[in-house]
Amino acid sequence: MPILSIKNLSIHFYTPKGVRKAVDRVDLELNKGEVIGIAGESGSGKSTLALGIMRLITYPGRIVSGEIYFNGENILKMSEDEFNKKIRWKKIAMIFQGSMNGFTPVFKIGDQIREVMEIHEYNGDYESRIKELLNMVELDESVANKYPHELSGGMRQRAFIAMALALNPEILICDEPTTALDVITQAKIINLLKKLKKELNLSIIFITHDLALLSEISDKLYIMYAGGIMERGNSLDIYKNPKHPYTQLLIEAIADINKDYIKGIPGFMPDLANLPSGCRFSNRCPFVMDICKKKEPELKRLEGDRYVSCWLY
Ligand SMILES: Nc1ncnc2c1ncn2[C@@H]1O[C@H](COP(=O)(O)OP(=O)(O)OP(=O)(O)O)[C@@H](O)[C@H]1O
Repeated sequence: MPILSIKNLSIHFYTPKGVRKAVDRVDLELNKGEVIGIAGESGSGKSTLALGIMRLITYPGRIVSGEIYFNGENILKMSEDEFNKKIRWKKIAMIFQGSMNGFTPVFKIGDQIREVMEIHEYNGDYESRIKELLNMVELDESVANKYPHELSGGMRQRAFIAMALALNPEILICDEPTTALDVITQAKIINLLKKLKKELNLSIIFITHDLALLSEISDKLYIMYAGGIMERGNSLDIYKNPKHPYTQLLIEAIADINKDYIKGIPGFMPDLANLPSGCRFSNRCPFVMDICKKKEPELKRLEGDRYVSCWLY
């Protein structure tokens, strides 16, 4: 049984300009000790999906349908109180975009980690746990007595990872955890997450628009576009042999960065409040056919664990 299983999840934002389908009928499975990468352009719904799993969608957004099972139990059926006591931070923790800047500047790192432990009723010795956490993320124990501004960006991100792990969660959701960091520091954070995955048998959902980065860490890949999953499967298989035209273009874009120029994907993502009636990628797809504009393709299984939503297959 997967540790996390999402079925037919839809999250909509009710805006004056219409209902934006930020997450549209998404299925996902995460197994124990596995890293899933979710990739897609900005605005494709990745963060909304992550916030949905943490039950942190706020007005004007709403989870309109679907189920999210943690170890077989539907967490969307729990009361807010029960979810907070049993799941949030204890079983599923999240590092947000820019979270390394999320420390309060006037409190020491150790005190901020302690506060999270207090709020979530950590059962054990706080001081030794904080030391253990700092060691785990390869920071010196003295960091507990430092203020956030005394640390580099990479160190702050490590400290935030330590805080996310304070209650020993089974799932860590990382939303663009390395975006603001230089490439070398990015690589070090990725190595740290790999180490933690192994040591703690942690399951990780790693969200980024950077496919090159994901190739370093993810076992499985989900390609998201305009709220929907276009392709999913084993990471290496997808890199070697992308099936969906959108995945192919995303992968070509990485190759082009190495050639010193960036080839974007021509065109724009459709308005999420006004998705096309057929395939959501049809207005940008180089292989578009008549049917693509009329009927939405299902996410179909091709072979093994490879699924593609495209009329070419
Ligand atoms: N608070 C909000 N109010 C209205 N619409 C929203 C809100 N938050 C998200 N959306 C809609 O959901 C879409 C998906 O946003 P989301 O942040 O999940 O994308 P993303 O793939 O994580 O992008 P990025 O990589 O830039 O963070 C947005 O394009 C927007 O249409």
